[in-house]
Amino acid sequence: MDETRATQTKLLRMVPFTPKRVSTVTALDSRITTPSGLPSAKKFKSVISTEARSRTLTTKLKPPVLIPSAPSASRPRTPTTTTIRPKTPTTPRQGTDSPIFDIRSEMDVSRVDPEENLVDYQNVEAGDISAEIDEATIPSADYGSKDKVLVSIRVRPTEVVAAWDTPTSRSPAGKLLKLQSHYHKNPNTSPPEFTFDEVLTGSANKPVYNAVAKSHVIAAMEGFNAVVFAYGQTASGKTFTLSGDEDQPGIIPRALKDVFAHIRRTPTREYLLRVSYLEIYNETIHDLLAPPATRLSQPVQIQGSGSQIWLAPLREEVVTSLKGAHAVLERGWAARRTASTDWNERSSRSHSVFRVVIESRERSEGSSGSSSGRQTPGLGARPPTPGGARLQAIGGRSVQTSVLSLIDLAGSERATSDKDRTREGKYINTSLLTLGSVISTLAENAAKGKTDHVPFRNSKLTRMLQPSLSGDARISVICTINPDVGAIAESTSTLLFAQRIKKVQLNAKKKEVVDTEALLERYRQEIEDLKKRLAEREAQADAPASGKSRRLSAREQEDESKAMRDLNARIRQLTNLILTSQTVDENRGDESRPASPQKIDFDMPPYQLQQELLSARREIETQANQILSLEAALLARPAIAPDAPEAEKDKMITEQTRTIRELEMAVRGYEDNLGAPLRQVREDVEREWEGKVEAEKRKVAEKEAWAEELVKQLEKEKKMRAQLEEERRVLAAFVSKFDSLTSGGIGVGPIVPRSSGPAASFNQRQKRGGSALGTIDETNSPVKIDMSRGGAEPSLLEEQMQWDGMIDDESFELVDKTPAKTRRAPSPVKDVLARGRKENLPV
Ligand SMILES: Nc1ncnc2c1ncn2[C@@H]1O[C@H](COP(=O)(O)OP(=O)(O)OP(=O)(O)O)[C@@H](O)[C@H]1O
Repeated sequence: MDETRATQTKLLRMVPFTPKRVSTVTALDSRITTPSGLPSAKKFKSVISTEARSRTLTTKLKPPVLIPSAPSASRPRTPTTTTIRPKTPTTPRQGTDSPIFDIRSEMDVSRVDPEENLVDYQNVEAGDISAEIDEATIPSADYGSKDKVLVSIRVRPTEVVAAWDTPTSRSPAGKLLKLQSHYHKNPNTSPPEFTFDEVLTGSANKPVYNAVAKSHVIAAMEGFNAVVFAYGQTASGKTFTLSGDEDQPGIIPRALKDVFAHIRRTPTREYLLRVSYLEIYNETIHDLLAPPATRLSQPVQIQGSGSQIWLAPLREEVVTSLKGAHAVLERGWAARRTASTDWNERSSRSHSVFRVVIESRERSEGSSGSSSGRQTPGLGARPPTPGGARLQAIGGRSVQTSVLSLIDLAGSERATSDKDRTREGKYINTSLLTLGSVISTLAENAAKGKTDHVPFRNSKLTRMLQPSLSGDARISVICTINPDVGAIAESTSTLLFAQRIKKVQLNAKKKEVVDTEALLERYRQEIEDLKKRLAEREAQADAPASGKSRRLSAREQEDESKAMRDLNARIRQLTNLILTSQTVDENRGDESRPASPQKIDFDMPPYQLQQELLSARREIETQANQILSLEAALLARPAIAPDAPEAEKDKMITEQTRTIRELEMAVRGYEDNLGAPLRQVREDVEREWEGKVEAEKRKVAEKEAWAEELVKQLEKEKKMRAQLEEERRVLAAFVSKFDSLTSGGIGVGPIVPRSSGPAASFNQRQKRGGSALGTIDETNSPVKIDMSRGGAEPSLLEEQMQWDGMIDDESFELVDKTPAKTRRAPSPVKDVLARGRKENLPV
């Protein structure tokens, strides 16, 4: 392999995707139909035992479950989530059978900076990791170091008479499996008899895990590649063995538990774990952890050749807790394709591969993993981190990288009436046949020292397994069989496969490499740098006190403390990603991680709030610039000449992929660290102010109503004033008329008002102040005006009319100088007026 390809290999394999918080099963592919949660009326054709049947009825549609914690009286068993496993689509899938893979057009979602996505290591429950590895259950035969495949048979329980003699319940584990003689058709030969490493019966998954997988999991933790796969006829118990159910967790959840338990009991090393989950469906590889849309549109490709193969694009999620690993497992499991077949209500229609990449390294003296004492959370300044989560050797401390692959193969099956199932069955059978012939050739080559061509490339499954089957890994195969009489042919075929694979020669070695691209060392170095910077800042902050430096302004102090908060946050972030026995222990049940996004404290003084906003804005600008420059770099990429050598193309593709990855990291950081928090802050602010605005609106409405009422009252008052003014005017006219009468204008002598008469009283009031009726004070509320008076007493206007009548009345008793003929008839008012004058009544 040339150098470029080697670099490409490294780059493509090393970068994981690390989710921020993986906790729930995401939306499933819309093209996958979800089965009903109720048990189907459809019956199995194969007969299963009462034990298996009851299990089938109670746990049929349940996903694989989290391995139960170590039993404890105080801790109730966590109920299983009821995620429903999707069925295989009934319509034929298009465009995935022979995908055209163009890496240039791909955004490899697996290439995202893990630091951006701390997972919930602190959610590890005590029970999850408290289980120590029980040394007694590790097989004494040291299978891990054997150069042969570990082959075990698991015989599913049955209700009917079994055709095979299996180890009895008194000695459940044995090595021999023999067809009962009366089922053997050829009288000239003795009934077939098979010997394997283990023959297991019953429904308990723990002994199966201990016997077939535990040693391989430990081998993987110690640096060996390890593969455990289940092979067998449909409905024989492969998925039950690998995944298990609520009562009987299978190999995968048990293996994950042992991985974390191993880390906990190995204080001398530090680890970085990444998991991926994929399926091979109809000869197309799908990333079960990718979002549904990309899962279908971007099938995973096998790249490289020989023992140097890698998969891309494939999400590898960094996990720092058992819980996080389980969440990823469940997510992938939910996306798997299953369907109801004639033999199995939830038959796996694909081969599924759950992989854990384990990187580990001796711990150095200083790498205690603890961050600075300051605990103030804050947004960390995150420089782009090219490359992915990968351990790196430093100072002679080499890094072990190993992969644990746990594979649930689809079951070989007979013809079925369903068209889609037939098509799937064809692909399944073809790939299993290829696996069979690959194993046969390998076994033969090993037995006879030959180097015959091995048809690895004939199926995706064998191509993917090529490095492992070529001796690169420790392999454990569990072949599951249905012991029913009706399944003798399939069981025999499975057992023959098992016999062949036993002969395959392995030569797995620990991989200790000095990997300059590894991330762990960058993390460590960055942590050291950050700590140094923090110490410098702290020293500077203390300096003014000693008088060596000028005193910082309030604004500078604010900036300074923010910078220190950021440094601390980054140190903690990086430290938490590296797993050690100490951190796994320390972080148990720790819920102290601040929730993102940051909550703004609105009670802060405005100046401080302004500072927060300014620094957030600065950060946004920095990230926006970063995105822009990466985009520019992407646009400015040189074109690849069509006739350029492959190596050159590969190199450019790798570079472009790296740029895209960095761009994605920046965008993701922008979104995760600024977009979402800022949105949250906006929501908080909006919520906070919504109430206040509502209260203000209510106040305004009340004031408006009050003002309206006031205007109405003023109008009324105005009218009253006009009316009173008119009355005053009339009265004045009357008085002047009266005066003119008394002054002889109508032929009588002058009328001199008495000092106490109405005219005198009017004059007095006039003199006192403007209106004869007194001043109407505008500050007086209109409501205070006594309106009742007007209705009860005659108005001044009415009075005037009376007065007019009276004055015009010729009977008015005056010193009459006019001729008698001009006099009018006597008026009744005369008396009143005379009396008024007499009594000096006010007008
Ligand atoms: N050892 C066992 N004890 C109890 N029940 C079992 C056992 N093996 C299998 N079963 C039950 O039999 C049914 C079929 O098993 P499973 O789905 O694991 O088969 P499979 O080999 O994975 O089938 P396929 O290849 O079609 O996916 C399930 O309901 C399972 O719970």
